[in-house]
Formats: sequence, structure tokens, C-alpha cells
Amino acid sequence: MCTTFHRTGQALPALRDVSFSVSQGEVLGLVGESGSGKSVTLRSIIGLARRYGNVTGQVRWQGRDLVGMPDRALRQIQGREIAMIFQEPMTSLNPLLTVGLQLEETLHAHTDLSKVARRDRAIEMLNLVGIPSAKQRLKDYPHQFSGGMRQRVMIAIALAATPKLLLADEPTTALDVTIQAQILDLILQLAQDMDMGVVLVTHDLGVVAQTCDNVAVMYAGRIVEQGPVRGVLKHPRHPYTVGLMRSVPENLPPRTSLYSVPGVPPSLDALPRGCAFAPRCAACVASCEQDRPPLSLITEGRQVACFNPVTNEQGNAA
Ligand SMILES: Nc1ncnc2c1ncn2[C@@H]1O[C@H](COP(=O)(O)OP(=O)(O)OP(=O)(O)O)[C@@H](O)[C@H]1O
Repeated sequence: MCTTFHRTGQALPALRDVSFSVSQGEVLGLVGESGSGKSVTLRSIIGLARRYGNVTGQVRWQGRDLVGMPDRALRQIQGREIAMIFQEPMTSLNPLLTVGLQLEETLHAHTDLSKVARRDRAIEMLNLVGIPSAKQRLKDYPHQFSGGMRQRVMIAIALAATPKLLLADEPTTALDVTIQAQILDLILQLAQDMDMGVVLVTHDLGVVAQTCDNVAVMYAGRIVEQGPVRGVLKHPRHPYTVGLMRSVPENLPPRTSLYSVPGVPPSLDALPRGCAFAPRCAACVASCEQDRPPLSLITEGRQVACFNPVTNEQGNAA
């Protein structure tokens, strides 16, 4: 899948050949610096990015391609089969409608339930996400809920139609730490109960380590490394993943200064000809500046886009 935006006559390649798969019940973490393309990836999958960008390639969903699908058919899948939750719940909640009405609308759009059954299901969903006095709270508006409770409401609405895939765009970043853990646990528990696949965008490698089965590391609109979480985090093979791992405070010896990958990511209108990470990479060799390394299988289930990948010993970040 590729996604390009156009600004003042210039093509900005936000995603280039992004490819991964998620099975039912699997949690895939999508990590990378700010601007690497994580949100655009989710928006391209669910069909939001096509409204303001050019999405090409394929997104295979149950034997069909979502990229070429007409808007009308895609709307049948959005929310019903694939749902998305955002960092800031107010982007998806309507401040003018009660929570009950918003749940009801979702159920009306995506299920055949009767009015009475929809109301019961709305109460059930609020109970399921841990909102006390669910029946009474159906009458409340989003602003009458705390940040954490609003996030729960958003999850209830997203999952009301029992989708098979959940796209979660940093769903806990705006919350304080204890609430973050509760909301993540809730998402993962529901995902497990509903046998749902999850793509979880996060900045937090600790969250990836604790919650994901597989991880894809993005840099400048491409996946540079992907594979099972244990392997990627313990023995990162792409120099950028090694840098990300070294930036996690828990991986540093006590009293050492915080590490960050030197330099800044390239801007989309000035991507290097070869590997986009080459200007920041200590392991860069001549070919890195000339050609773009393809994402290649290096061991079972493990892919890296690098001409000079780190060896297991060098990359041992544990
Ligand atoms: N509508 C748009 N028009 C032009 N460029 C865009 C648009 N949306 C996103 N971009 C660009 O695409 C790139 C990827 O953005 P994206 O939001 O996916 O990054 P991200 O990895 O999710 O970052 P963050 O962690 O900060 O949310 C950025 O350079 C961003 O400026």
C-alpha cells in the first residue's frame, strides 16, 4: 500500500510499500517516530486517507480489496467489520448527542437489532467497558464523562457492532499512567474475548513488549523491520530499531543521560534517494545512499530493510 498527499503541486509520499498482515486474535504494534506514517497507515486501511490523499496498492480484507472498493461498499465495512479508535475521544464522539444515542446510532447502522434490543445492547456495552450505572449514563453527554471514561465510551461504540479488526491510534497517550494501563487491558481483554485482530499504534515500546504479538517499525513512511515482538525487541536488526530500543530509559544503565537517535527524520518533500535512514545511520555503507534496501526476510517471520543489518550480538538491546 502507498499513500501520497499533494500540497502546492508537490507529491508527498507519506507511505511507501507498507505491507503487513494481521490475523484474528493477533495484536500488531506499529511504532516509529512522530511523522513516520503510523496514523496514515491506519487511515489508509479503513479508507479515511482516500478523502484527502491518493491511496494505491491493495488492502486485502476477507478476500476483497478495500483500496479499489467504492465508497458505498466501504461504508458497510467501516465500523461494522473494521473499527477505529483515536487518541482523543472527542474526535469521534459527537458532543451534541447523548452517549446512548450514539451507541444506538452505531447499532442501527451496523446491526439488524430491534430498538429494544439496541438499547439492551447499549447498556451491555457500557457495562462491558466498566462504566458504572450504565443504564443512567446512557442519557449523559460526552462532556459529562472524565477523560478515561470518555475513552471507555469510545471503545464501547467502536466495539458495539463486534468488528473483526480494531485499529487503535495511540488510544491511551492522552490519559494518565494508571488509566492508560486500565484502558489497554480493557482493549486487549475485549479483543481476546471477541477474537478480534488489533493494530495498535503507540510510541511506547514498553506497551509493545507487554501487549503485542508482532511489531512493525516504521521510518519515513516505510516499514524497516517487522516480526515477533520478543525477537525484534531483544535482538533488533535494523539500526533504527536499535536506536529506538536504546532510547527506552529502562534499557539504560542507572545515571546515564537519556539517549535519542541523532539527527531528525527527513521531510517527505526531500527524501534521500537511497535508504531514508542513511543520513542518521552509523552503519551506513555506500550502497545505502544509492539504493533503497527492500524489506527482506532474514529469518523465519522476521523482515528487515537494511543492506547492513546489525548482527544478533551487536543488536542485543536486553
Ligand atoms: N492530510 C495530509 N496532507 C499532507 N501531509 C500529511 C497529511 N496527513 C499526514 N501527512 C504527513 O504524513 C506523514 C505521516 O503522518 P502520520 O500522522 O501518519 O505520522 P505518525 O507516525 O502517526 O506521527 P505521530 O506519532 O506524531 O502521530 C507526516 O509527514 C505528515 O505530515
